[in-house]
Amino acid sequence: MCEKSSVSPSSVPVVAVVLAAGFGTRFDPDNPKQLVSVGGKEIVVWSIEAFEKNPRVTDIIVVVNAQVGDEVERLIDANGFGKVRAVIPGGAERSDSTQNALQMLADAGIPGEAKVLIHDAVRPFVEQHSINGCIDALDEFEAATVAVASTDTVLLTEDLGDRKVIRTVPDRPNTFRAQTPQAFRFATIRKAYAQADSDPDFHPTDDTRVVVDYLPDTPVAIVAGTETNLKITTLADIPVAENIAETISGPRTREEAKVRMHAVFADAFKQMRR
Ligand SMILES: Nc1ccn([C@@H]2O[C@H](COP(=O)(O)OP(=O)(O)OP(=O)(O)O)[C@@H](O)[C@H]2O)c(=O)n1
Ligand SMILES: C[C@](O)(CO)[C@H](O)COP(=O)(O)O
Repeated sequence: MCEKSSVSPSSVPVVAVVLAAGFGTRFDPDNPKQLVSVGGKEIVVWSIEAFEKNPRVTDIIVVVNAQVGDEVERLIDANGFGKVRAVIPGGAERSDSTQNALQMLADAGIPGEAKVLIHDAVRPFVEQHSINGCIDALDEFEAATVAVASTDTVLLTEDLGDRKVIRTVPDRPNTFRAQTPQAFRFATIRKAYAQADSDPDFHPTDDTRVVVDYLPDTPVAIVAGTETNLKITTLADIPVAENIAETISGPRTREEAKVRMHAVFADAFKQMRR
């Protein structure tokens, strides 16, 4: 764990928080997607590995739930991920898991200028240029997020009775889909969450919204993401992920990939028949 230190910019801690405490309700609650293998490697291993192999990342915190915690710890040991300083329990919502990690970092005394990168464990194919883009962006901004420009026109809606109706249509060049990592100076994200805690009805689906809503004068920079930085959300994402993994790792036997995919789907159908 990072020691309390007087840091110069070059030695400021760069801490990756890998969020793996979700319950996969849109996937298969009985087959945690964090532990599913694509390209022969568990999804959570892909994600932790991306930060382990980045020389600028100094520490990693992994956030888990009771269902996956033991296996994640085994995988961390088996893969020799030496930068992982702690595996801690998450919370009911994604933002609770983030806050558990932030509290742990505060208890460990990391400096306010530390760079914290918060990443979905189920985005296994995050690229090094996105991680480095976040680290660099924090030299100029207090917050930044990986995102991809929308190729569709985005519609912002509101409720009219039981229907959604369009409220505004933003100009296409100003529309992006958020990805992760989402990066912050430690003091900034802590301050934003401290202010957000006053609203029990605030349920953000990412971390940048906490800064946007509660620190409106703090710009959040966009860092280039990629279409392959896929968030694995439903079973339908597995074949796509297998193809991406094959592109990255090189062709595995098509038969192997087919067998693996059938196993995932067979397990899911078995659960559905219960
Ligand atoms: N309480 C939570 C909820 C989500 N996450 C993590 O946040 C990332 C994005 O969440 P999502 O894809 O929604 O995962 P789940 O919450 O598991 O999925 P679902 O919403 O379908 O239950 C995942 O890596 C997930 O493990 C987390 O650490 N703690
Ligand atoms: C953080 C995120 O990946 C940005 O797109 C997304 O909001 C996570 O949403 P989820 O419902 O927790 O998967």
